[in-house]
Amino acid sequence: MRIKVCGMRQPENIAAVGALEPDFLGFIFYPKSKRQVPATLTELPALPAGCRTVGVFVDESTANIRAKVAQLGLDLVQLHGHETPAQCAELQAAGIPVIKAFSVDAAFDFAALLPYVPSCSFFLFDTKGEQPGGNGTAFDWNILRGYTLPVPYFLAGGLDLEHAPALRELNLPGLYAVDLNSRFETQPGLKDAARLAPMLRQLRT
Ligand SMILES: O=C(O)c1ccccc1NCC(=O)[C@H](O)[C@H](O)COP(=O)(O)O
Repeated sequence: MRIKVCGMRQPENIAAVGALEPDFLGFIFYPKSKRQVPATLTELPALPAGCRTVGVFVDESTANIRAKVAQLGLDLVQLHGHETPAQCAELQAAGIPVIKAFSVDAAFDFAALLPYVPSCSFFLFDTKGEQPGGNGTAFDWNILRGYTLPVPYFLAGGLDLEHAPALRELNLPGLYAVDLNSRFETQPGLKDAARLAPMLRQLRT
């Protein structure tokens, strides 16, 4: 199973988690997040070849997103706010693959995603909560059993070591990767490589 570790912000920690060879590492550029990348991080440490970098933005302008992608050499962007299909299309047209995130609850209507289908490489389904992301709680994955859209997605929201056996057994249509964040931290934005290692091992065997 492919794995994204999100909310990286400190160079030694980025290198330590990178050494575990996740498929994606996420960097949050949202001023209200405790995981916001500091302005002092002007370049990323070397990462394993297969590890793609994702910039996470919330209601940011296309110009600012493009500037950050160019500055840090990010591979994809994850849009975690109220971004429109037109903004996703603008970024994709600029050669930046888009992951559009959606907050999910029992009433979520997947038909609302149809306008995003042509302009997104991936979706990300996260738990609806007080914050746009990083709420640390899981949603009922069964809601994804009826997913029929052609866009592959990341599953996010409070994923923890205890979920590993169930995630391994998941056979959901469109599931592309899982996203790990606050449940693997010693403090916001500082990942615990010693807890991530067994999670990655369990998800990959
Ligand atoms: O994590 C944040 O602080 C955050 C804040 C604002 C927008 C997005 C954010 N995180 C993006 C992610 O992809 C998280 O990994 C995802 O929300 C799941 O987080 P968690 O519930 O803590 O596992």
